[in-house]
Amino acid sequence: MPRYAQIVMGPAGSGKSTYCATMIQHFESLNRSVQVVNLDPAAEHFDYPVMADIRELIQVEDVMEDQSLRFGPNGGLVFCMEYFANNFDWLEEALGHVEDDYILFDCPGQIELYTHLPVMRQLVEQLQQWEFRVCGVFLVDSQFMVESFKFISGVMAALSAMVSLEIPQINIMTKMDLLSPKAKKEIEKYLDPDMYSMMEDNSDTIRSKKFKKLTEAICELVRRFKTSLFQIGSEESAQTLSCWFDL
Ligand SMILES: Nc1nc2c(ncn2[C@@H]2O[C@H](COP(=O)(O)OP(=O)(O)OP(=O)(O)O)[C@@H](O)[C@H]2O)c(=O)[nH]1
Ligand SMILES: [Mg+2]
Repeated sequence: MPRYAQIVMGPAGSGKSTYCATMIQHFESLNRSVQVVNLDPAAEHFDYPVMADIRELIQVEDVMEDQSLRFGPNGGLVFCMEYFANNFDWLEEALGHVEDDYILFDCPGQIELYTHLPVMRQLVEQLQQWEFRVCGVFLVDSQFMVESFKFISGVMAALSAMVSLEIPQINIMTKMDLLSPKAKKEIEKYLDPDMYSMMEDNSDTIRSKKFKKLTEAICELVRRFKTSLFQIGSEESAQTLSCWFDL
C-alpha cells in the first residue's frame, strides 16, 4: 500500500502550522489518522503533536551560535535544510514503515526553499522512492492577495513552487476571516480570476507602458506554462493552476 504526504509550503506567517493543526482536527472528526512532521528547524512552538521534528536533527540556533560558520537566521536555515537533505536516513527512521500513512510536512517559510534551492525537490524525490504519493499545498495570506498586482505576485510564488517541484499542487488562500467587508465582497473575482480584465480594471494604477507590458508578459508566461504542463503530462498541476487563472 502506498503512503501519502502533503508538503505544506508558503511564505513566512502564511498559516502553514495552523493549517496542519486544523487538518489534524479535521481528520480526527472523520476518524482518520494523520501525522505531522515539523521540518522547520527554527520553529518555536506548534499546536499539534509531531511524529518527527527536524530540531531533533539540527536547530538553527545551534548553527548560528557556531562561530566557525558565522550564519545569520536565513543562512542558518539554509544550512540546516542542506544538512537535512544529506541525512534523509534520519527521516526514514522517524517515519518507520507503517502502511497507508498520511503525513503532513510543515515546512519553513523561507520562499527560496521553493524557488531555486534543491532541498524540497530532493525531499519529494526521496519520499517518492519510499513509495509516498506526494502533493504540494501552497498557502498564501489572502490579505496580501486582494489587489491585482499583489495577487499576481502571490500566484508567481505558487507557480515557482509548482515548476520547481513538479507535483500536483493545491494553492490555498488563508486568513479569509480577516478580510475587510469590502475585500470579502470582491473575493469571488480572485477565486476565479480573469487576469486580463483585472489589468483593465486597474488601468489607473498602471501608469507606465513598460509596466503594463511586463504584467501582460507575466500573464502570457503563466498561460504558456499551463500549455507546457499539459505537454509534459502533469495535467493535475495544470488544472490547479486553472483554478487561479481563467485562461
Ligand atoms: N485569523 C486567522 N489567523 C490565522 C489563520 N491562519 C493562521 N493564522 C495566524 O497567523 C499567524 C501565523 O500562523 P502560522 O500557522 O504560525 O504561520 P506559518 O506559515 O506556520 O508561519 P512560519 O512557520 O513562521 O512561516 C498565527 O498567529 C496564526 O494564529 C486564519 O485562517 N485566520
Ligand atoms: Mg510554522
